[in-house]
Order: sequence, then C-alpha cells, then structure tokens
Amino acid sequence: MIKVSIFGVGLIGGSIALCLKGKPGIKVTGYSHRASSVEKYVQRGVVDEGTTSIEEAVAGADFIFLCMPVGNLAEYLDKISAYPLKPGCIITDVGSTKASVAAYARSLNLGEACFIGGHPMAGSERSGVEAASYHLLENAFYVLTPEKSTSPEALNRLKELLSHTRANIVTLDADSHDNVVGAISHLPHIIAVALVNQIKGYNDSNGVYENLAAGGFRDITRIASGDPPLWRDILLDNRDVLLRLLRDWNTEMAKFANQLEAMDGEAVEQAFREAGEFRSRMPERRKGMIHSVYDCYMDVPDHPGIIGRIATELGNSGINLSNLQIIESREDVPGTLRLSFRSQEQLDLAIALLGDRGYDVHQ
Ligand SMILES: NC(=O)c1ccc[n+]([C@@H]2O[C@H](COP(=O)([O-])OP(=O)(O)OC[C@H]3O[C@@H](n4cnc5c(N)ncnc54)[C@H](O)[C@@H]3O)[C@@H](O)[C@H]2O)c1
Ligand SMILES: O=C(O)C(=O)C[C@]1(C(=O)O)C=C[C@@H](O)C=C1
Repeated sequence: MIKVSIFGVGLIGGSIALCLKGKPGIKVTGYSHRASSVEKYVQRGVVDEGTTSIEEAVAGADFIFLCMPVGNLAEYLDKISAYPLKPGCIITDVGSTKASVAAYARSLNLGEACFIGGHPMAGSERSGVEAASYHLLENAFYVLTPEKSTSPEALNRLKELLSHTRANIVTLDADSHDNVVGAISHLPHIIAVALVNQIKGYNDSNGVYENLAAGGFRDITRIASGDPPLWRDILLDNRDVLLRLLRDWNTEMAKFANQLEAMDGEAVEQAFREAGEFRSRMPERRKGMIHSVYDCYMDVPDHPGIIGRIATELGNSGINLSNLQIIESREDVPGTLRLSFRSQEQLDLAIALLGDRGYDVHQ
C-alpha cells in the first residue's frame, strides 16, 4: 500500500486528496494541527484517515504533501525531518512560490528521503476543504521544480502519482518559476486588490460606484477576494521579483497617462490591439492562465424557469454541465448565460442540442 500524507487539507490539499483517495493501492492520511479540522475532513470523506500527530502522519509515508500557507512550509519541513522518514519517501509542497522552500529543503538532512517542490497552477479565491474539488486540477499545469541532484526515478514516481490529478505536469527551475508566476499570478492579485481599494475609496463618499460596477470590474477583480494571510505570505516571499514587476507596472501606467495627456488615440488603440492579439493567442481551453473549462454562451431572455429548462434539456440528453453563470442579467433585458463543460465533446454536443432547440448559442 502506498501511503500518502497530506499536511493541510484545505482547497489544494483537499483537492489532491480527493484525486488520490480510493485509487487502487493508495491510502491517504490527512494531518491537521487542529482536531476540529481533522474531524471535518474525515467526515466529508476527503481522506482515508486523519491525525493531529505529525509522527503518525510521517511514519511509513511514501509521499508527503505540504499544503499549508507558504509562510509555514519551512517550519513543517523542520518538524517532519526530525522524524525517521521511510527510505525513498518523497516530500513535496504546493506553495505558490518555489525558490525559498527549495533552498530551505536543500539546507536540511533528509537522509534517504528527498524534496521536490511543486505548484499546481489552478485554484480559486475560495479556501478551505469545503472548496476542494476532484476536478480542480484537471487540465491545469502542475509545475514541479526538481533539483539537479533529484533522481529521475523519484521525479517519475511523483509524476506517476500526480497523474491521478489529471493535471499537465511540467518541470521548471525554482527561480524561473517565481519570476514567471510572479508576473502572471502574484502581480495580477496586487493589481486587483489595489484597484478594488481605489474604487472603495471613491465609494466611501459616493455609493453610486458600487451600484454601477458591472461585468468588467467583476471580471478583473474576482481574485481580490483571495485569503488575506495566504496572499500576505506569497507576496512577501516573492518580494524581490514583485518589486521589479511593480516598477515595470508603474512604467506601463505612466505610458497610458502620457498617451491620454497627449490625446494620442492611435497609441491607445495600438495598446488594446497588441493586448487583444496576445490574449487571443493564449490557449483558452485549459486551466491555467485564462480559462478553466469548455465554455459556450447563450443570449436568453431573463424569464423565470429558463435556466431550469436549459439544464433539464442538457441533463435529459446525458450532457454534464460543470458550471452555469448568468452574466449581467437584468429584468426584461436579454441576459447572457455562460455554460461550462468538462470536455470538448460535451461542449460540442451541448451546442448542437441547444441549437436544435432554437437557442442562440455561441462560443
Ligand atoms: N488558493 C489557490 O488558488 C492556490 C493555488 C495553488 C497553490 N496554492 C498554495 O497552496 C497552499 C494552500 O493554499 P490553499 O488555497 O489550499 O489554502 P487553504 O486555506 O484552503 O488551506 C490551507 C491548509 O493549511 C492548513 N494550515 C494553515 N496554517 C497552518 C499551520 N500553521 N500549520 C498547519 N497547517 C496549517 C489549514 O488548516 C488548511 O488545511 C498555499 O501554500 C498556497 O500558496 C494556492
Ligand atoms: O483562479 C484563481 O482564483 C487563482 O488565484 C489561482 C492562482 C492564479 O493566480 O492563477 C492563484 C494562486 C496559485 O498559486 C495558482 C493559481
């Protein structure tokens, strides 16, 4: 039996546990420092067994996943390495930064165990085991940051285990990871928070801002609702990269200000053109940078019962909706529904079926 111990069974740890639990020959143990948390995720059936004892979780483990906030990873590497580790045990983490945890692991004597950093590029602004999902990592990129000294055999064993998540495993060195992920994940979180707080400042003296804020504002600011301590840890840990990125960001903002001051419409248009072209080149049909699932859109009148009818049509034909969202719908005004599916095949079937039923469906 392969024993997998997950430390921190929250959004990410819980999602990994859900992918591994019940797979032939795998037993999943969840560790939490709080008994109430253990009780919660054992009851939800996320793990095979739960414990508040580090010693128990570590004993005989073939894989140890550290899924707690970035600021606690070093502490747990210390604690874990104080116990006898099974020879060949692979310790990995899911932290959003990779250089510091890799350096810390390098400084420890792990005996015949080894550390391989990891970071699934999927998540949500929600946290806790309640938000964990078997599907969260499906089709997402999952970055592993092996060292030069990492044995190919250990790396392959970890990849094989992670294949149960149905993520797309890629390898990268830890510093490159922090530079790139700083730009495409950490900087956008800072920008979203700064933007929301700027508007909040205006709204404090005039509530119309809040009332008029529509799709554009919501789309760009969803991630501003991330867990504050979690993001504190990530941003402080990737401080050097982010300070450089923020200087570049200020330069980009200054460019816009100059273009507006000079009434340079051509330059503004060109900025939108370039951004649109780059964005449209990004793969849409995978988790990671832009989109998470296979989506189509429908313009529908905002009539009571319409959503139920559409969901029933799909269900009756065995098509599985993975998500459904109403975008900017007001009474008596056509609204748009975003329907999400888990595969191209399901999406194609849905588009054909709804088209046949007379709905206006587009991608
Ligand atoms: N949220 C995301 O979108 C996302 C995506 C990829 C990776 N990550 C990384 O995954 C890790 C976990 O994030 P999450 O979103 O699952 O958070 P979460 O809050 O949902 O889960 C964190 C878990 O760590 C536990 N924990 C917190 N403090 C602890 C401590 N001092 N000792 C032991 N356990 C502790 C919590 O009980 C919880 O089970 C973080 O390192 C984060 O950077 C997050
Ligand atoms: O989709 C979101 O809400 C996320 O914030 C996920 C996201 C990201 O920025 O893409 C956030 C942090 C992670 O470390 C990886 C993924």
